[in-house]
Amino acid sequence: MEQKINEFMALVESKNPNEPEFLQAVREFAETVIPFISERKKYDGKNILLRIAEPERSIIFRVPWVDDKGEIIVNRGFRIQMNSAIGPYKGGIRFHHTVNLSVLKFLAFEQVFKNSLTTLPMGGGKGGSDFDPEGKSDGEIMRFCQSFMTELCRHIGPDLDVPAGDIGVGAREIGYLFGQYKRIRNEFTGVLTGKGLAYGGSLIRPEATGYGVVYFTDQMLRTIGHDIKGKVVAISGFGNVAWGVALKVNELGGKVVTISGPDGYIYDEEGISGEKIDHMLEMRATGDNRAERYLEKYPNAIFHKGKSPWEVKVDIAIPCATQNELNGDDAQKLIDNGVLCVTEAANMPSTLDAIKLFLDNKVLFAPGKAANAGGVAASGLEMTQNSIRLNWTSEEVDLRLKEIMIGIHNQCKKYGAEEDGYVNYVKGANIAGFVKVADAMLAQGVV
Ligand SMILES: NC(=O)C1=CN([C@@H]2O[C@H](COP(=O)(O)OP(=O)(O)OC[C@H]3O[C@@H](n4cnc5c(N)ncnc54)[C@H](OP(=O)(O)O)[C@@H]3O)[C@@H](O)[C@H]2O)C=CC1
Ligand SMILES: N=C(CCC(=O)O)C(=O)O
Repeated sequence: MEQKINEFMALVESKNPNEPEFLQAVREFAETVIPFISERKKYDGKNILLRIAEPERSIIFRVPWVDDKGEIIVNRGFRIQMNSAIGPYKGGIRFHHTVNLSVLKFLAFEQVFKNSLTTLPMGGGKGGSDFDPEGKSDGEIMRFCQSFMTELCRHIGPDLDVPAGDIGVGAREIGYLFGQYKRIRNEFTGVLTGKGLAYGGSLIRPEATGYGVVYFTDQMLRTIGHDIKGKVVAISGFGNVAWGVALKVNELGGKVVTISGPDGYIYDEEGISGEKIDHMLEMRATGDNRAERYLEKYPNAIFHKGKSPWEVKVDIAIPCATQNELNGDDAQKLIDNGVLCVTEAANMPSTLDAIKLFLDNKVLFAPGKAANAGGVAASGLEMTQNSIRLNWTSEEVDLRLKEIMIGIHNQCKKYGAEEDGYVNYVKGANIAGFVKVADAMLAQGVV
């Protein structure tokens, strides 16, 4: 079996050189799904995984715009339309200087199976740009979004490809993107999700990713007789996802004690509420993303310069920032400190070494494609509301979101339960996400 996996990865690597993030995501998936495929005639010998690992379409385009000084800037835009077997492409847009083809292909690949797990009719895609919103004025953000959408609008639509937010793309950016789309295409549709409530957005969508992460974490803890109440939680970043996680952890009686930025992490023994993260988001909006500034308003906290929050003794660790932010050394520190549960809120925040350590030590470990699916699930619910031209209450959306997360958890248990009772959620999520996509691809022929 290892030979089969290595042969497959050698072929994918030969077709996608110098794309480490994409190859990492494919390897993590192949190591669990190739054994599953090999045992089932229905899937074996059909090159389904080879087809899935090849985007249906990769669109790369120029994004020229003018900054406040009148200088012409050129960025690169992307939209990876990975797989539409079970629905229109669906996935976020990321604006960050670290964005490149490899990063967006890994995100689009993960999105295929994440969206499948939600059971909603959504294929997988992802897009973005190497544009860095940090420190840009509102006018510069708007002009960039308008130029980006001037090209992207040729390739998306409510029944074709429905983008949303991700790193660097929040409500403001979605508004500017939507306005330009509507102006050029002269149609008002649910072509984007994460829209404002005034023009077709859904209640709970801003909080949904973080809420869903905590719902999934609570479900995992219940399998070992625990719950969130009284637990101490370390999180990273302080963006939209971290904010939603902090809100729900505090609501369910847990205590968040860390956030982090590019300069280091904050430890706050008194606990970090959603409101405290709100304050940090306001500061970040001014272009200052230093976590240390937390001390200006909350001086009893401690700032650890250049360190990561994974050195803190906690019950639960929830990486909320970005890919590969939690490595093998971080994982070992968490394990040595007795961590009960690690839930990926970010996309692929753990390295393969870290994942192996968590699984080998029987730590409850939830991969992002399962645990952070609440964001895209709420996007799917926004699309439903747009289709029926009705708005649900926040209670109705939250209830549907929680039901979806419990359903994902149950699917992971079905395919990931091991003889000793431990649940390998990586295996469970990958196989559960694969089955629906593979069945649809088989039915639709070699396309
Ligand atoms: N938004 C959504 O609906 C969903 C998002 N996700 C994932 O969650 C994670 C966070 O997204 P979101 O909260 O929306 O994004 P935000 O832009 O709101 O916040 C991102 C946070 O991560 C930090 N960060 C980003 N890139 C890096 C980096 N390269 N190194 C260190 N820190 C970094 C940011 O700090 P800085 O100021 O330095 O950039 C910020 O604190 C991402 O992995 C995203 O893909 C998953 C599911 C849904
Ligand atoms: N950025 C997102 C949300 C995508 C969406 O809501 O379409 C993700 O699932 O990674």
